[in-house]
Amino acid sequence: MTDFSPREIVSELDRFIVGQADAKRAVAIALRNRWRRLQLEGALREEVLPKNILMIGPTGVGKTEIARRLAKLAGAPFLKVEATKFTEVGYVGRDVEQIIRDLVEVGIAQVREKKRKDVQARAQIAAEERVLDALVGPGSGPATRDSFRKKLRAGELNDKEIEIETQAGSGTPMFEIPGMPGAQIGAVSLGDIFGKMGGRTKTRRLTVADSHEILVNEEADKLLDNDQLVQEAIAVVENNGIVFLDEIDKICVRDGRSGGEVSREGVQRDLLPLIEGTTVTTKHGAVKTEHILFIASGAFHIAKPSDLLPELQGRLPIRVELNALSRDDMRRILTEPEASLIKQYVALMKTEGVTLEFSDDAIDALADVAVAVNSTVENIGARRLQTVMERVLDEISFVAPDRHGETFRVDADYVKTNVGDLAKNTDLSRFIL
Ligand SMILES: Nc1ncnc2c1ncn2[C@@H]1O[C@H](COP(=O)(O)OP(=O)(O)OP(=O)(O)O)[C@@H](O)[C@H]1O
Repeated sequence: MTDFSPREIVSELDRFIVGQADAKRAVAIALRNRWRRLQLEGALREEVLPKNILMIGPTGVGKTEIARRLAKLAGAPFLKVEATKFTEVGYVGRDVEQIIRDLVEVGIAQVREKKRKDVQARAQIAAEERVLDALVGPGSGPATRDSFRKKLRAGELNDKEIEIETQAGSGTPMFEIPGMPGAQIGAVSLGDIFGKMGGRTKTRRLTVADSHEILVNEEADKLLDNDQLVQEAIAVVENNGIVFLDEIDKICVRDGRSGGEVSREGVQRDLLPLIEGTTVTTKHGAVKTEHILFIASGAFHIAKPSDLLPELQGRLPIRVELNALSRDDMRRILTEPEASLIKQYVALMKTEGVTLEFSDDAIDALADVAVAVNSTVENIGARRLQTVMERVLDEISFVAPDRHGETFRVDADYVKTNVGDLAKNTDLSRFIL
């Protein structure tokens, strides 16, 4: 949990996302409210529920990105789900609870990752011993081991192949009994029992270098208390978890529903308890959902937020609108964010020893093409920049390995030559851009 103030949270988000000030502000307050709640004592703490957020805006303008970055900033378990997934044929009522089960898995992976770091030093030593066992045998004398250890640490044995026994992984089959979500619990705990009775291992041939991470992780896991880790993860999910529910507008009730599809209103009704607060059974234990933050999102081109079930509307009290992206936004998105597309391409080409430069008018031209294609073909927001960039840099990308040491300067003419005509031809750009 971060103790950043809303202002600091917004400025962190500014590093990655252009514009959308209202949405950033809303999520920043929501995050700070969680911190505030955790400062409270006793009963009052339980009473304070999160103010869930409804983000309204066209596709590709940063809705998911804001939520994802927020979660990262907060170190919170994060899950994105499309609400429409639950209208598919074959969907069984309580399947929405799978959202929470998946979120718990994310939480566990996150806590495990963090805890592995705490025991890293001890795990490194244990892993080293296992590599030495594989190299010179478990019974080898200390002098031999020491001399190999020196070489190992110096990286001289990196390419040497060794055979190691590793855990076969969590390949326990999961059975979901239709109509009885949670029924997979039985099958899984059997797997856990077998796991504890020695576990399945498999022998693998790997280079010393490739084995390193696997062995360190395995040794770290041995040092961790799994039950405690799971309890901690569940607490983190309950207090910090963030669920991003995309396409919520598509489960608004409209006429002319096709056969076989699960009623949209039904899905809203199923989602309601999760958002209002319920207890979901997972194979790791019960998880309370009332303090999980839900960020719902949709374009609401046809349906309106008022078409949602009133109870659901009430549970999404904070409404923020995200704006469609202007040409200037596109320009800024190309250059300003910390890992902007331009920075990514420049870095990628550098790995080939090629210097890639963009003139200012090239950035203008790229933004122009993106806006033009978005308006003629389909508005996919900032995602359009990716297809345009890929097309413009296609040739350079292809020849880069043969052009070590050279500099490529992309200017407006280069952009126009590579995508100009394409962008004017709606039929063609529908397929290519
Ligand atoms: N305002 C922005 N600033 C920087 N990058 C952006 C912005 N808007 C979109 N992007 C980039 O465009 C891509 C798509 O954005 P995002 O996933 O946030 O779309 P979205 O608004 O959630 O749309 P959808 O509802 O279709 O998922 C991401 O790679 C994101 O980084």
